[in-house]
Amino acid sequence: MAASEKPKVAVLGAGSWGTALAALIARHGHDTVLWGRDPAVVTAIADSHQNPRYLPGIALPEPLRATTALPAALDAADLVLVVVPSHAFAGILEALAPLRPAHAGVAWATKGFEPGSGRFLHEVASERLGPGVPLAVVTGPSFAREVAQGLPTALTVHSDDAGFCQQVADVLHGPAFRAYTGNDMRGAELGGAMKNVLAVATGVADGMGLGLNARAGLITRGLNEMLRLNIALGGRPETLMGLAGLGDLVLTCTGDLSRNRRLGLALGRGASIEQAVREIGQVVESLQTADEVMRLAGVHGIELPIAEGVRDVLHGTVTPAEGLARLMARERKAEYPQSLFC
Ligand SMILES: NC(=O)C1=CN([C@@H]2O[C@H](COP(=O)(O)OP(=O)(O)OC[C@H]3O[C@@H](n4cnc5c(N)ncnc54)[C@H](OP(=O)(O)O)[C@@H]3O)[C@@H](O)[C@H]2O)C=CC1
Ligand SMILES: O=C(CO)COP(=O)(O)O
Repeated sequence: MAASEKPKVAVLGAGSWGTALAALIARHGHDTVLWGRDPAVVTAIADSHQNPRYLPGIALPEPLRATTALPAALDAADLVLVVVPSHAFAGILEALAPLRPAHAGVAWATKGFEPGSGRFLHEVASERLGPGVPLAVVTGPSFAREVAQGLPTALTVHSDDAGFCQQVADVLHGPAFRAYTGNDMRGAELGGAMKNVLAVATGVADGMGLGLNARAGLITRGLNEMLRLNIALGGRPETLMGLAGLGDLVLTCTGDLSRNRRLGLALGRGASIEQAVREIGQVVESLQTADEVMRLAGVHGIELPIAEGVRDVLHGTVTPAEGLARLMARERKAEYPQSLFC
């Protein structure tokens, strides 16, 4: 690629977020190809510039290409952006590893941990790709539908490789999209994963009609849980006070476009998990992430009462009303028993 040329981008995952990001990048003038596994979705994107399954009614840019062939998607790519759900992340990394052009770095916009192990996705990526491959995580408050509609959005890109971080941010940054940068992959990934669990908690509270005070209390004490786990895992507190933490927490806990919040709303109103998940019809990351957050909390000996309540409600071992009673019965204590910032 000549220095003056725009990087060619391969986006892997043609769900709502992969499609929205591919459309954004194509609108910025990059040669962009979107890989998806469903031929019907790929054909609709290629032929009618729409993704009727995941972003109905939104016109996608005509130059955006789509394919079901992974080798074709990765051919001559300068940058790879993975946007599949966390349960599919390791498999996609495995598949792309032998096909990746040697100079192409790999970023992802997936939010979650590796299901079953609780490993960070950057740990999975570096294991599957081997040493020396530039890696970055893209995260922050961003509903796919709004990005696809061109509404203003701010996100953050974190990487240990400053040059790759800038490259990813350059590709995303544009007239309606601000891309910030940072170098705390742990904090950024933890924030994006854990806010999904906390969004279920506020959804449940709102579904039960507990009021606005309860919602604000849950968001704030949820942020406290994020900060405590983040410190134990080696992330930096300021990362969680920014777009990757507080920003995404507020969006997902209050915005009804959130699938995790909608799951909580349905449970709080008395629906069964099966019914709620079926009606949402898209990925709901908290179903995996709640277990992994509690696994990590156990390993590090940290109490996370809200996340624990969500985990137990999702497993059906407590009802929303019992979960609320458990939280309200907790011992009174100092808001910050010790400073989180030193
Ligand atoms: N939507 C949003 O607003 C945002 C989402 N994210 C994150 O992005 C990630 C992707 O979510 P999102 O796009 O919203 O999810 P969607 O439910 O909209 O789409 C999921 C996509 O992943 C595909 N997929 C599922 N399993 C596999 C697999 N094993 N191999 C390959 N592809 C697979 C699905 O294909 P198929 O249709 O064939 O099942 C579908 O294209 C999640 O981690 C989410 O938290 C982050 C920020 C915003
Ligand atoms: O991550 C998101 C917004 O930043 C999307 O949230 P949901 O997965 O809950 O829809």
